[in-house]
Amino acid sequence: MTMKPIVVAVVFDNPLAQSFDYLWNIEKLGALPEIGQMVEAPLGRAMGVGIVIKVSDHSDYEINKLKQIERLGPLPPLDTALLRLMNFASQYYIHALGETILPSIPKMWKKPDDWEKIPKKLEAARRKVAATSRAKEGFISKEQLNAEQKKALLALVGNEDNERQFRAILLQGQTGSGKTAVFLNWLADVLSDPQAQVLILVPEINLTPQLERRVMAYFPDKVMSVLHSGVSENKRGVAWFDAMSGKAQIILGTRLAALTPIPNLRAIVVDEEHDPSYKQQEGTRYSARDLAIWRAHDQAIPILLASATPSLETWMAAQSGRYEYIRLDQRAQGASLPKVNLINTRDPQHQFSPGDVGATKEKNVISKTLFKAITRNLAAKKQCLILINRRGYAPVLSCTACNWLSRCTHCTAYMVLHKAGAISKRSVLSCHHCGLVKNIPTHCPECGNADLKMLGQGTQKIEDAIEQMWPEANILRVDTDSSRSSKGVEALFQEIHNGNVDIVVGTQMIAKGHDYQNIGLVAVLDVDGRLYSADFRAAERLFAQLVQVAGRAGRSNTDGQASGDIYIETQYPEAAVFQYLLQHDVDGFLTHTAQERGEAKLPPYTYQALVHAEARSLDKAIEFLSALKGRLKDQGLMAKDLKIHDPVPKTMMRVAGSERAQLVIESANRKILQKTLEIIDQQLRQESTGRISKASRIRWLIERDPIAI
Ligand SMILES: Nc1ncnc2c1ncn2[C@@H]1O[C@H](COP(=O)(O)OP(=O)(O)OP(=O)(O)O)[C@@H](O)[C@H]1O
Ligand SMILES: [Zn+2]
Repeated sequence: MTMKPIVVAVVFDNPLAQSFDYLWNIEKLGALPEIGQMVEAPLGRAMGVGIVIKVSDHSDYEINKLKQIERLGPLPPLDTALLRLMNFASQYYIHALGETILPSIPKMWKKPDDWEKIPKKLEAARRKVAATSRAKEGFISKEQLNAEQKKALLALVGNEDNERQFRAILLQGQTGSGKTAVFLNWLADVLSDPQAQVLILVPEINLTPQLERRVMAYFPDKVMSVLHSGVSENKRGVAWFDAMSGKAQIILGTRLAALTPIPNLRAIVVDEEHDPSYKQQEGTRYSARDLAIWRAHDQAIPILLASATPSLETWMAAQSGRYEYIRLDQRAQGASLPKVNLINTRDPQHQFSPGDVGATKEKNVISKTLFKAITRNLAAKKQCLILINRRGYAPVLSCTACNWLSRCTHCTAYMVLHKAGAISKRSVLSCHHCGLVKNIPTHCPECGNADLKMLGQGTQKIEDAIEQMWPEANILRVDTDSSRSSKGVEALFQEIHNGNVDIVVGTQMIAKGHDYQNIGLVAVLDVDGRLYSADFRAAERLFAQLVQVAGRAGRSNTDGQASGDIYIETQYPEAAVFQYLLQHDVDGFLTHTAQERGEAKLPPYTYQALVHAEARSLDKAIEFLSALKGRLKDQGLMAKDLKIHDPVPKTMMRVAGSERAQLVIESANRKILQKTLEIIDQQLRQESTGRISKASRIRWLIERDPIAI
């Protein structure tokens, strides 16, 4: 009797929808195959690292022509719950299974040449970890929680009935209301089971060190895995392995951590759940928050979504009772919310006149009203935070004679002027989209005129102006440029916390999550561009950001003083965003936004997807999408529940030399949308190599639930 062959199906990190069959030789490999096992196998002319997704005794191909699995990876198999999540992500986001799973595994595990060295690496990493200190930073015990927090905790903590059930809970709390203290106490309860593991997601790398320290203060004896792109490859490899092997009880990270294998997962927290950084913008374009919710549902565990400004989707789910709803309406340290001041920049009373105290030669960099407010705040020994969402000195250089503008030759964007010391030792023009850097021309490249003018303002220019206005003040600029050139962004934040800085000028990096204790004034400059943007989510985002940044002011109430101010310079103080902000009325703003979306039939009242097309020329990309739309129409797919818009150029039409268009597909019915996307994917794949069409060389991609249209 001949033995039946063992055939395994393996997926690799490539856009091919199908898997590959291999023979499994038990003698050679020394083990039985398991689903989720990492293997090395011949792929084309080279070797590839893949994951076994199926084990059987037959193949659709000729068995004796199948190649053999070469080697086993030094990892236990990925657990079945994780594989279910990967399968879901791959289907929902229309991305091949292999290119969904493999990028989520740290590189350290995907280099077969190094597989033998792995045990040594793990050992070395263990020796290092022991040395970290564990301060009691920000520990608030159950007993120290205020009444409102205690009530929230009580509502969160599971009972015998719902402990092993899916629960989605929105914790909506004012900035500084002590949400973190509530959810860490909740997790302490979950983690009293020494087997249990919990996952905490944060939107930004910058916020992890602070939360990391706070988590450590709560759980000094537990192993924590920190996973984000700022952690070195080897460290991340070890942390990921600790999560997978159940050793780490706390897994803390940014969106990529949502795909970590966590066999004993018992609870998930998504902090600042509204944050757009949870959406992955390349590869499998998943939303880490949405995947986390799916995962909680699949594993029958609770998930807590925390925010001061919940996303409309989450807020509506809580309003309708689909999610549990817990609120914190007071600030934890007794302070009230900062006062909102709108400065109408069209009103001359706010502007400097020549000869005014504080007037600089650069007119109107900031208004006179703001100048006075900052002066008062400095005199009161409080710190100021100035938010301007643009790094560099000036967003564009122009010629006063012929109107030449510093356009990037590869992108639909202007090259930004950076003064010396920002991204280079010299002053340069730089494109923030493709990275092109050029010398600053001394004469206009078009007409030769020597009188070139800088238009607009960025962080560097504000920093300059502030230095002139308050020569005695310590000023710190925080943006991606300054965080790269100094000791890293953590050191910059530490300077602020230590009180060594009087005025901070920064981009949105400074706006979020940080628990500063001595900010008396927050100023927001140049927001108007974001009020009337083509993106229907722009107002929602701006509102969330303003609430967040306002929330950095007046957090502690040690001196019994009023709790800080936020000043916003705008030409449109009457805009809804500002009017609701004036009242700190998050629910009012969301109600208003929900109504607008409902009327316009936009998400969350409908579901959207995009087909992206990228080509050498825009015409070709549009043509490709038009043909696709035509075909769908001919096939009778444009049912009454499905809307396929006409293809349009993207807002950023040209990036790094390619031109880009998109097709928006919409339906109020998720299933119909999903079905349609699957059909599109199948059809496009038939005529493509990977995701590049054979005939026209168009690169295409399907994106589900886009967050920018
Ligand atoms: N019960 C409490 N008593 C005293 N201080 C508290 C209490 N709870 C929280 N705090 C402190 O109040 C500050 C704000 O708390 P926390 O950071 O948890 O708020 P948050 O709601 O997460 O804030 P944000 O959304 O603004 O980031 C922290 O410094 C925290 O240590
Ligand atoms: Zn460019």
